[in-house]
Amino acid sequence: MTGSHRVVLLACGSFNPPTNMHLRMFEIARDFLHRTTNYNVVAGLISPVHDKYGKEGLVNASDRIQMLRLALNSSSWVHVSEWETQQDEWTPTREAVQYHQELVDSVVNGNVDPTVKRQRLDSSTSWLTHLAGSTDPVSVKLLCGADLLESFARPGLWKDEDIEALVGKYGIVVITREGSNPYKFIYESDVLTRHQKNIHIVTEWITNEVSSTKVRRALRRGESVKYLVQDSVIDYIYKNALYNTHNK
Ligand SMILES: Nc1ncnc2c1ncn2[C@@H]1O[C@H](COP(=O)(O)OP(=O)(O)OP(=O)(O)O)[C@@H](O)[C@H]1O
Ligand SMILES: O=C(O)c1ccc[n+]([C@@H]2O[C@H](COP(=O)([O-])O)[C@@H](O)[C@H]2O)c1
Repeated sequence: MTGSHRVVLLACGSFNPPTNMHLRMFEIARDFLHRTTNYNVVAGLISPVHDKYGKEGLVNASDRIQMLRLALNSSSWVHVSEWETQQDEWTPTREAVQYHQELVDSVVNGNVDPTVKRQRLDSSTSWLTHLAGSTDPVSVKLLCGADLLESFARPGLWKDEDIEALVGKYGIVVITREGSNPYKFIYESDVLTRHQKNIHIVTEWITNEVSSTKVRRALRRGESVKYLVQDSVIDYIYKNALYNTHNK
């Protein structure tokens, strides 16, 4: 692709458990960006949140990572990033995006300070080696559903300067969700309107309201989640008695 700009899509969330929609988000976003922009999406990354995020019912990061690995077996270009889970504390999303941008920069441009580079290249990061073949810049952009974008307005949840950096410096790709209206949401926010060019709204016409909450509920009740979640993930959940499945 000539004149294209390389992009890595990074999705942050609980993935508790990973659903098929989490995987599909990446496909929809990549298709859309290839059709409507000169972005060449070269990799996708899923960054599960730290255990200390403390959300009710959050299973251990090690289990969420295992489930993501199994789910991503069917993807040739989306990978798990364990970095957030390896920190001592929960990491704000802006810092997670910044870390991955610096990681990519260290490989593409070799211009990051040596300590940072050493820490970063320790983890198994096969997807990075693909990027090293060229010095064309790579931007890391946050990939999320419209509910995450709309959570920017929840009082006290996000720092203003982090929102500014996420939309101003990095950019966001937002997948619409039933009941959300990201266009209206952007219109109502001065900062989002100012950086509108950096916010790509991807309309998912084939609406699919699977969520991890609904999957956990179904599992708890002994109901089938087949075709909502990868079979290998379902097997893992039952084998490890996650989400109260041991009662079944
Ligand atoms: N059905 C969906 N459509 C669009 N985006 C989605 C969908 N499900 C999840 N996402 C997005 O995936 C990312 C990670 O999501 P998260 O782990 O919070 O999943 P979730 O299914 O919303 O979880 P929970 O129900 O536990 O809150 C978020 O950006 C979220 O908006
Ligand atoms: O950076 C922040 O200030 C911030 C505030 C709230 C949530 N987040 C991130 O948003 C994601 C939300 O995931 P979830 O499962 O609660 O929908 C998760 O990755 C959090 O780390 C981030």
